[in-house]
Amino acid sequence: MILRFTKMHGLGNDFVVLDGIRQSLALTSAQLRFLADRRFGIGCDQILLVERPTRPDADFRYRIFNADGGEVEQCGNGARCFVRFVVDSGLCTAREIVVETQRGLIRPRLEADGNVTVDMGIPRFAPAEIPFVADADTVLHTLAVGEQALAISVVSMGNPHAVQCVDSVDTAPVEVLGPLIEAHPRFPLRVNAGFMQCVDRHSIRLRVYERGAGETLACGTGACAAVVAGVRRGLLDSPVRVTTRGGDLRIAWDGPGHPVLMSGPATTVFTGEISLDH
Ligand SMILES: N[C@H](CCC[C@H](N)C(=O)O)C(=O)O
Repeated sequence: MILRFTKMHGLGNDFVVLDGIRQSLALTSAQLRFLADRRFGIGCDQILLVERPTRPDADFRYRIFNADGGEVEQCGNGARCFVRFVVDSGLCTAREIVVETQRGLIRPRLEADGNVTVDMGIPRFAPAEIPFVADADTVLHTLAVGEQALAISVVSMGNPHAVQCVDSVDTAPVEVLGPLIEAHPRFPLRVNAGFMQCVDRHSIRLRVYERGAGETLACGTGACAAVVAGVRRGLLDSPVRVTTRGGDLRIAWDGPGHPVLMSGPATTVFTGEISLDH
């Protein structure tokens, strides 16, 4: 089977984008891992699948698979690439679309300057909605990791995030703590681990060790979760510039019950074909 794909990225968080409308796709987890493999396949952090919607109030269905082959609920940088892909590939002419994800609808809009703004939906905090093992929703939770007691905030942007404040993202032990937090038993579906350095009330630096992908150059839902956590902790005021290793995102949030708005770039790198007959 020959598979057509488009390689894209959002601030260096890179994707293999597959048109599941004009080619019928039923990829196994092993095939997904092959596509994501940076030596034996194409290489990416996530695979994004464009499909027809299953609900009448959506224009498209958006499925996301981590490099480890697992399907997940949401991907912010991918959402920006999604709308650029469907517009550039002629799948739609509208520049603002409604997209069905595993956890509700998101609304990406392709701006005139080429940036993309996405209504990422309303963040959730109840432990059962993360999911996270805890008695109640509190702004901070204590997470025992090895000999350390980490102060974390938990946020769901559809996908789970554990965010902690650090003095410097440059010296934060992301490589050591990231995998331990990702696989912590209090997160039944694992978790994305965010390390946030507050620069001032309107800007942070952020690194994210992503569930199922490892540290990425940027994480869109991680940026949303970090800003929401910082606002809840009284450390940040919306809007916030989030500086990742891949570049800057603008995140705005008006508080509980309101959606998170994310703005940033979406880049197409190349298109190609690959054989799955191995
Ligand atoms: N690793 C994430 C999915 C991709 C999120 C990230 N790439 C983004 O831009 O939001 C998870 O397992 O929930």
